[in-house]
Amino acid sequence: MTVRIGVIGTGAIGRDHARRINHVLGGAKIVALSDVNRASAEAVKADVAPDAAIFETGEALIASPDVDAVLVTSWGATHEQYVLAAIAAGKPCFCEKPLATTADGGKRIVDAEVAHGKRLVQVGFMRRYDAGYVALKKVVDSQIGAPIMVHAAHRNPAVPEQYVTPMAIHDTMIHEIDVLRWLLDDDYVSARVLFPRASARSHAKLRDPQIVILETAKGTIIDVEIFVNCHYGYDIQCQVVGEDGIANLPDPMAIPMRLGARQQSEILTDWKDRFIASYDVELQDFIHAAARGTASGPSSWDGYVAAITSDACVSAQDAEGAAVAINLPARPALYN
Ligand SMILES: NC(=O)c1ccc[n+]([C@@H]2O[C@H](COP(=O)([O-])OP(=O)(O)OC[C@H]3O[C@@H](n4cnc5c(N)ncnc54)[C@H](O)[C@@H]3O)[C@@H](O)[C@H]2O)c1
Ligand SMILES: O[C@H]1[C@H](O)[C@@H](O)[C@H](O)[C@@H](O)[C@H]1O
Repeated sequence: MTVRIGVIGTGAIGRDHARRINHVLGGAKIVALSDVNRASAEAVKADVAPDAAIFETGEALIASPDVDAVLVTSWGATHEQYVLAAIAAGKPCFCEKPLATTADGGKRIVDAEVAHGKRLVQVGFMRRYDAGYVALKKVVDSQIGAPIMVHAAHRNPAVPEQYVTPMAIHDTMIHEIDVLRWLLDDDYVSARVLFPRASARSHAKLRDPQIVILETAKGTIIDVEIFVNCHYGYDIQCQVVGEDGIANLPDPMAIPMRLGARQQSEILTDWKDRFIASYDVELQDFIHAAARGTASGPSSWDGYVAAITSDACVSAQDAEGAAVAINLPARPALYN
């Protein structure tokens, strides 16, 4: 079966996912596109999806009988409405992070999917599919003993002018919020945020960098440095300290060079390149499940927990270092 996929939001990642579905992966085809900026959908049609129909609204695309499954890759604040419409139509839906920009929005999606009675949603937490994180998880699960601490860093070389302090949580650190919970098989109970001296590239609405300290139910303490104007490159670090040893996330492959009287190797600068292989794996997983009329991988529940945790972290940004509690509701059986 070829899964007929419609893409809502054809900007940077929507275009890239459409390309990989039509030109890299198997079992699916892009048949529909929609974007509030129609020119963007037209350009993606011209470049990577010549057979796709263009729809005026995301809702019309979801309702089309020619669309079997949906990719939601529009701006974060618009995800909830489209995911709810896809669930109402009973169609598998891949939603880029964040699933919803508020915990209430995440709950509405979980409630709708539970009422539907079958998983339909996969959230785009692609790091769970990254070979480095998968290998790290194997070691954490079996070799270094129970995790005690995690030291992580998420550094972007620069962010656009409209990027403001809370986005460091719900746009950027949301990846660590999900992947570290998965890596440790644990849940968070509190969050604290510490701000060092603001870097010179901060501005009135962006205080950068920041350190988020999460405590888990099993007592692991995690520190995540988020530095979105670090200037030197796109750099993701993760070190797990266990009872018996320490495990590090491997850096991406780079050729070590001796050049100009220096030892050096390249550091990536664009997030698109850092996890490029994992996007292929996550979407292939989505296609396989969609062909069976369902979804697997990171779930609405994971997206909802990430939204609850981000809300707590954003509150903690204004709490002058005090801990903000993270209280999770009971997990519905659908997600066990
Ligand atoms: N998993 C990842 O690593 C990753 C990476 C980048 C972006 N993202 C997420 O993907 C989403 C899109 O990010 P991007 O970088 O592609 O942004 P973008 O601005 O390049 O593209 C978003 C597109 O959505 C369109 N759009 C906005 N509102 C819409 C609506 N209501 N209906 C239809 N189209 C609409 C815009 O016109 C734009 O073309 C964001 O939620 C972002 O957080 C995830
Ligand atoms: O949308 C992007 C993307 O999710 C990247 O992985 C992250 O590093 C950026 O901070 C964020 O803006």
